[in-house]
Amino acid sequence: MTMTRPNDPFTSDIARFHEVKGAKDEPFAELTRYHEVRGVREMVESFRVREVPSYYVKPVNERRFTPPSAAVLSMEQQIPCIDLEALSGQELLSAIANACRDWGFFQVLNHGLPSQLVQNMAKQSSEFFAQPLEEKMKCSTPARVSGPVHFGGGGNRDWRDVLKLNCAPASIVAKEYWPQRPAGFRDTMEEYSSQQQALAIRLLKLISESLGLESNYLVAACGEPKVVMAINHYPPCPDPSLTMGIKAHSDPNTITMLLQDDVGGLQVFKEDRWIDVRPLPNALVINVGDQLQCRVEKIRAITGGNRGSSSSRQATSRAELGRVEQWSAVRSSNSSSSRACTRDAMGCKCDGDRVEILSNGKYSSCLHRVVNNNRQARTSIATFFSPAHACIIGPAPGLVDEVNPAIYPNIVYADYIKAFYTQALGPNNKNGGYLAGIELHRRYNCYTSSSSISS
Ligand SMILES: O=C(O)CCC(=O)C(=O)O
Ligand SMILES: [Fe+2]
Repeated sequence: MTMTRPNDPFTSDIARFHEVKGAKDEPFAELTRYHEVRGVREMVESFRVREVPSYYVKPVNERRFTPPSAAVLSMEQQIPCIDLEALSGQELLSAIANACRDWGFFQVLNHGLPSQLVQNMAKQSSEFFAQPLEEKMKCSTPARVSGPVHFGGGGNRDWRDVLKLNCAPASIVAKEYWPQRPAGFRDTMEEYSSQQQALAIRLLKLISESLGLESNYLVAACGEPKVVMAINHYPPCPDPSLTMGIKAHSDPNTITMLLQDDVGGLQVFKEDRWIDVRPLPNALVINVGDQLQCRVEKIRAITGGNRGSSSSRQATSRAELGRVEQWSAVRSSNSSSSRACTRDAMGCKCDGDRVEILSNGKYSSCLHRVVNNNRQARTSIATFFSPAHACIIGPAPGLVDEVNPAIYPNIVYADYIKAFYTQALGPNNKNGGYLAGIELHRRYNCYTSSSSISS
């Protein structure tokens, strides 16, 4: 097991905790608790951290500059930017269709959110994280991560703090725990969240139409949606080459809307390149969520199964074959080393196979990550719009015919999310780890990726 280095700021804390609890075999257990409860910013400030504690050092293949996960950084390419006022009718639908199909990511301008509201939201969000720990911890609820409000360090030992708030449906919202400071923040968040929900619905209608579906199709398919807001805060990091703000992932939900400040750090993966999503004034970043990425068809095509037979679906790459072989290894082995290997291959390196199931493979979600910097803190506000957990998600019947058979099975969204998060805990997770993913495979014959976000 990895040990803390002697100069880790946590070493004395750890020694003390061990004396008290005799937990000598779990050097990271208390660090995990510290990270979850207090977060990165508190650690950096109270221990005057000048180098990255080993707890936050990413495995080499997940670091920013390590191929293949680093691949080539592209300075020239940019995700599409769509002006919702300048375009209309078929022109707007085509722009949305191209962006969702080719990128899974785009920025929108003239999205209709009042600029004063957006500015207040951005300003008060960074002010929230600059407050003393006691103030931030008022937003902790007993159930922490699964609760309606959560403040703490981000998952996966990422160099990130987060304030997560359930925003809908009303039954999972606890406004009494929403921050009261800075002054006015609670009201701002309430207004911002309802404006974001309206925008999500507007975008889902446009996306439905761009698929040739009835305007309300995707909204109705999500049932009573679950909406979660995650305010991410990335403190400056002494050595960003060793850490990640958020490790590579794709979002598991339907659609995500992100407000980022002008610092930068978000990158999307396309054709073997990590591309910076450059902050644009007054823009929101939109990304298509996984909505499920069941690869049953490709697995069957590769392994000789016969359901679905379009030649394009059978044209699988060597890389995909490798992943399926690794997946088979997961199913046939309980050793943690083979699980770790599989997680890396499926969770961090694969591109081009993240497909939203409702669109029956027409639109793709996209791997993205956030890199840290050593100059200034970055704050971003993500709104995740998800189907109701009880929803059964499957390819839209309007997109399925003899030429385009359904390429994904129907699945209960709650099952997907459960597997998604238990997988995200990693190979050392004692509460199930990849077993949940295997269970999903057994029940639905599909697999999922791992990730790090709250939704
Ligand atoms: O902070 C960002 O730019 C992205 C955050 C993100 O990907 C997430 O919360 O899922
Ligand atoms: Fe994300």
